[in-house]
This record gives sequence, structure tokens and C-alpha cells, in this order.
Amino acid sequence: MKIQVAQGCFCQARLKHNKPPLNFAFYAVEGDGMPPRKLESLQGQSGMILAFEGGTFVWPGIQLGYRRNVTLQPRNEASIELQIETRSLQPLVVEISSFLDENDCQHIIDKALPHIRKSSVKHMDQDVGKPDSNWRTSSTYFMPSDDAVLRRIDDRVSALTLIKKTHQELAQILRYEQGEQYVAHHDYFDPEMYAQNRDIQEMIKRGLFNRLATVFFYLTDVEEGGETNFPRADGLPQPHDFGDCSRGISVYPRRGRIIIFYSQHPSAEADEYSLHGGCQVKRGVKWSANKWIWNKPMDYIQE
Ligand SMILES: O=C(O)CCC(=O)C(=O)O
Ligand SMILES: [Fe+2]
Repeated sequence: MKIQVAQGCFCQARLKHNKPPLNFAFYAVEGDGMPPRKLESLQGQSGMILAFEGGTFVWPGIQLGYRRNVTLQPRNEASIELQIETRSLQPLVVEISSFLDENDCQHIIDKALPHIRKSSVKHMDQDVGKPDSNWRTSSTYFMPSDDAVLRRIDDRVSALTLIKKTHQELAQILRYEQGEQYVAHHDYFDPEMYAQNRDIQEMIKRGLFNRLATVFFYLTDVEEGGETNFPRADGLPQPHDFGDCSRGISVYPRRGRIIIFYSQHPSAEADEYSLHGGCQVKRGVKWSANKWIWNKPMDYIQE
């Protein structure tokens, strides 16, 4: 038996359009606590079986505005039809305009309301000791999936992303009141930026594992502002002002809408273009939620 090992890059077509290349690769895990090693020269070897953990599905973006009709088959539910639209290729952002219904959205809000408290952020080494409100002024509740509605949503997210439920974190419910925001940041943990943080190093196994994708729910319409902005969309340079929402692309809140954006390339390398923020709510209140998905089981949610 001969097994070809692919190692490569979606390069030619992208470079032609002045887009940064998207690399993909295979990795070997050397042992607990060791960073993964790239397998770069295995072509032509025979009789080898590669077993790897961490490989996960990514929706192909195809092109901006591409619309794909899909039929999902969530566990314990009839199939559902929906349309996935590509909003950005770099970072990869797709939108489903109607994923949650009115009742789902209201259920999440009602359930979170008694528990919601000021949001925190995980500080990079250089920011330890600074107030969370430098970055984020919203309120948060991490909500256990302890009823049928929430379990159904987890199953749907799993069917949509084609990533097991065990890889999801608990939904982080967010409320932004007028004037509140979360400036641009990454959802993945850069091992170098958290070198002194033992908990994070343990969680990401020094770079082996990380958040792969974010499924972001919009639970209310917002009268003005509150959009999610990707200031580096389409390969733009690093912004000077991380609160500037005038660059790149923005997705506006609409009750029931969701987006999926990917923090990693198919190669499992972090995508620095996935920088994003929750822009200031100018009028009204924004309820929303993060479903962070890892490239490993997290043990918050059982299959
Ligand atoms: O509120 C938003 O639109 C984005 C929030 C966000 O990026 C986060 O909570 O990590
Ligand atoms: Fe985020």
C-alpha cells in the first residue's frame, strides 16, 4: 500500500489575485507538552498510516458572496435546509442569515439575564494588571447547555460546522448596552503572547491545540452600531486604532443571524487576519453569543 502525503499550498490562484497563500500541512504529535512537528518530506514512503488528532472541517469559501444551500442533519432532529454565504475569504467568514428562531433567541436571553456580569478578558503577558475595560465593556455569562433548547442548538452547531459537540465551549452570552464595545482581538491564544500564563499554556498544550472557529450568534437587532468588524479582511495591514470599525468588513446584528469565522488556516496555523471586534453600540442593546470551537475535545459538553 502506498500512501501519498499531501503537503502544499492553495497558492497559484491566490497569488494571482494578490492574496496571501493558504497553506495546509500534516503534523506529528511527539508527546505530551511538545509542540507538533510538521511532516514535510514523506512523499513516496510506503506502508505508512498517519493517525492524527486535530484535523477538522473548514467550509470552503470559494469566492466572496458565494451562496451554498445545505441540508443539515442534526442529531435527534429532522433535517434543516439553510444557506451559507461567504462574507470574507481572508479571514474565512461565512454567514447564515437565519439560524436561530425568535423563541431560541429569547430563551437564551431570559436564561442569561439573572446571571450576566461584567465581561473579563484573558490578558497577554504584556497586559497583566491592566483593567479589562481597556478592551471590553460588555457583560457576560457562560451558559451550561442544561436544557433541551440549548442541547438542540449545540447539535445544530455541530451539524453545521461538522465538528463534534465535545469540541465546543459553553456558549458565552454577551450583552452590550449603549456605548459598550469589545475592541479588535483574536479568539485564538498565541502561545508566545501568553508565555507566562501557565493555565493557557496547559490548555493549548504549548501551541498544539487552540480555538479553531467561532460561531457567533446575534440574538437581537440593534438600532445603531454593534456590528462585528474584521479590520484586516482581505489582507489589510494591522490597524493602529483597534476600536476603528471603518475598515475591512462588518456584519450587522440581526436576530437569529449567525456567522462562523475561522481562527486557523486548514494547516492549523493561526490566521492573524481573523482579528475582529464588537463595535460600539450607538443606540439600543445588543445581545449575542460566542460558541468557540476547538481542534480538540474540551469536556464542557458531552456527545
Ligand atoms: O460582539 C461582537 O460582535 C464580537 C465579540 C467577540 O469577538 C468576542 O466576544 O470574542
Ligand atoms: Fe472575539
